[in-house]
Amino acid sequence: MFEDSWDSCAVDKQETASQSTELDLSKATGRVRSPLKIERDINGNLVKSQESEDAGTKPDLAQQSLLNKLIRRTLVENRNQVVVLQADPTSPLYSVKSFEELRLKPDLLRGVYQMGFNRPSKIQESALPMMLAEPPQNLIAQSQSGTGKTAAFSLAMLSHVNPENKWPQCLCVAPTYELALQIGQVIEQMGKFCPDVKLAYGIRGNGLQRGISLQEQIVVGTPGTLLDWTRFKIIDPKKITLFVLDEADVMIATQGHRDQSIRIQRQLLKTCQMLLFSATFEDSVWRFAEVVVPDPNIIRLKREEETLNTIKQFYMVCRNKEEKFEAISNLYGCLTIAQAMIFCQTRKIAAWLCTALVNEGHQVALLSGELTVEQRAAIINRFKSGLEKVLVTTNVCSRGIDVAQISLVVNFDLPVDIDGNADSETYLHRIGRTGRFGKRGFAVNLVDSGLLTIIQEIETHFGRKITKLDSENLGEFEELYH
Ligand SMILES: Nc1ncnc2c1ncn2[C@@H]1O[C@H](COP(=O)(O)OP(=O)(O)OP(=O)(O)O)[C@@H](O)[C@H]1O
Repeated sequence: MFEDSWDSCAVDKQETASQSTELDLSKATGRVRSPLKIERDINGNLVKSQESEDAGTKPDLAQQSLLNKLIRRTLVENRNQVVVLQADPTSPLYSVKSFEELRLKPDLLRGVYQMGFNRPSKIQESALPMMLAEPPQNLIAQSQSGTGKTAAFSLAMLSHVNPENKWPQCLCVAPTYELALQIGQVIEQMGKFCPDVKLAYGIRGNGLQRGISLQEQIVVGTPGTLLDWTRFKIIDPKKITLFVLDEADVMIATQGHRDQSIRIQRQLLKTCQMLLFSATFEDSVWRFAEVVVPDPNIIRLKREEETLNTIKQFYMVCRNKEEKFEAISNLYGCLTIAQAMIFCQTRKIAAWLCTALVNEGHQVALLSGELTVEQRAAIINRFKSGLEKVLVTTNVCSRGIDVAQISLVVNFDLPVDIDGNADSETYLHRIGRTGRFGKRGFAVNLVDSGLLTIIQEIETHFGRKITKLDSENLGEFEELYH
């Protein structure tokens, strides 16, 4: 059933020549299109654009070619990147200690090494001793996207449980079905050599009868289901000794989740250890964290540390959605070198873009809120396993997705709040889908000409430059990248 609905979207399954072709986009997409003519004013802003048979493709092709080159180079460099960064004290991946020195149990060490982790990251090195301390300590922790927070608290849960006790001892709350599944998969991988530790998923559709107590020691789920499970005595909250709240910033952005999380937390004993993780800490997140986590240790970043150096950010000015579509179409070759995510502000735009790209002969997957959770999970799995290379999505189910191969994030629309101001937190989450664990990545923002102030707001918020991607300063980009 799901496959059917997918197939209507992914019309063209042909291998795109663009993966090996740098310049000729008409060949890459398998059809000849009339090029877009673009003229710019002295500041490089678009002043005119029209269909023309004879000229005008150069800027787009040059941009595409440059990004293409940079992404390819990046993929080669990424192979050694983690080792280099883990030896650089300024990197969030740096650590002084080894996993052995963090005193993980031998079975967990085996799991960690089998996952290919050689050394802990900064957040793992600093948070794990606090999370494993006796007597237990509470923790509120912030670290950049993709720097190993999930791995850190998964290790803490696996270290914490007593496998002989056949009841839930660790409760982990995540804001979405997809994230709960993803966290569970990490726990399963890491805990591979701890056969007596069992995991249950407290997510919609995982129906359990009232009064039947769980025997699994670790439960990961979403706030609504977990709250029901405590009410129906499927979980005894008084026996929970470690409570983890992941992606707190995303949690409180979802209606009802904040209150449900607090209602779960209030049923726990005062002695229960509380951990809260977030990539951003706006005042509202901070107030929530203080309610949920009493007397905490705190690990926090400075604002300018929140964005990763490894993600290069660009923007292009477009006059309307058709021009944005044209830009994406021209960038398609770059999108498919590795994998890419394209973020749209609404489901309607995401659906429009997906259809337009498919009509153009491109293969893309669409992930948006109206799909069932099972359909969403299936699409994410296809994307994670590389069966889909380009994912068009909205904000709704995209945060926290961990796919190492994403080299490019495109903001088809810049994220804005209901007042039309820049939504910097969402921006950070979106671009954090690339540049995972030291890999280099690119973010390209397609900016409506009337919304240039939003880009400036985001630049000011994080204190980072977002460079205009323009045919006139292509040389600068190459230098910039070194
Ligand atoms: N010590 C390590 N060595 C190598 N790879 C690691 C290490 N820790 C985590 N990773 C990998 O890095 C990627 C990102 O880690 P993780 O998902 O834990 O980050 P995160 O901080 O939770 O991200 P987000 O903020 O987006 O939720 C994952 O693919 C994970 O397997």
